[in-house]
Amino acid sequence: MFTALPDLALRTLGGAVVAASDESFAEKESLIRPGRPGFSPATFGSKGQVYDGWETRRRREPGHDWALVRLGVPGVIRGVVVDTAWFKGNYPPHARVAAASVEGHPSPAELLEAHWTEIVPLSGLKGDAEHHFEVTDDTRYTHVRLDIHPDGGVARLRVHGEARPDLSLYGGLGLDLAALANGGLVTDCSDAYYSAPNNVIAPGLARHQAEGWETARRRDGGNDWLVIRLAGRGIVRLAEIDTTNLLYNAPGAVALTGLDGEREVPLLPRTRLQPDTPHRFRLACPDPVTHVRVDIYPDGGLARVRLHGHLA
Ligand SMILES: NC(=O)NC(NC(N)=O)C(=O)[O-]
Repeated sequence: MFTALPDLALRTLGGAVVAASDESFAEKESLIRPGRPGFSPATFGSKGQVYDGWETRRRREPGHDWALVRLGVPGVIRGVVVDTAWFKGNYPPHARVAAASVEGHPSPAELLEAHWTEIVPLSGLKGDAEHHFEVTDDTRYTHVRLDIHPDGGVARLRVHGEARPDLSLYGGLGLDLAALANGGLVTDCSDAYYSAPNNVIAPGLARHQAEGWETARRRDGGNDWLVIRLAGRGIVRLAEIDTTNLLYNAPGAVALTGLDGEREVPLLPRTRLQPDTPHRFRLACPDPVTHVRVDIYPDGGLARVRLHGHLA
């Protein structure tokens, strides 16, 4: 399921809708906003009904509308979701998605001139529906382009994939080996009942509980855990374990174990946690690892996990 992979276009990961052919009815920035699109019926502003999405005017000349999106982190795209939630009499009947790889800091005009590869062919859309398109292309892309034919409204564009940032910039420097922005990824977890485990390696602070990882209450005597594949094989020197916003459901304790092939390397023994607290622990283990398992006891969740260190 490609939707379990992070949305590389998400605003909170640094994505941006850099240009659009038109946004007369509703702003292009909504395309990459986190969270489910909302709707309040019969809410009319001076431009018409208010929609939580990108909505262009009714075209009176040939052509079609488009929006250009810069991914928050470059990466390999595994699937795209075009969500027309709440757009019923005004959804575009067809859409197409293309992607480009443009290094540096291109302007919208330079992006329009870039070489675009079609990753989702022109496809029929329905109103008020999520359309899932799997992508089989191993190219690392930096931008996507959504074409809608001929016009209308799209609530959200999700671009799920594997982050492939340029880590050569960090040569000789320390970095957060867990960070999604550096290429870290949660590859497995015991439970994600309330919110997704990849949230713990997202940029910035969690504004509320749902922006972290939260599990259901455990009743079997076991404990919850997740595994982070690091940005690369590296030595972790400082762990930040943040329980912010988890007031009555913070785990009682945490332990960290490094994984390197078959080898398990203890990084942090079972250590008490406080609710709603950003904890920092220096780690003494000098061994490089590729993955880190985070065990929480017994359940609850975490707002953020940072694993600062060096690539080996
Ligand atoms: N934002 C709008 O008002 N859009 C449309 N109209 C309604 N009522 O939703 C339309 O496409 O004309």
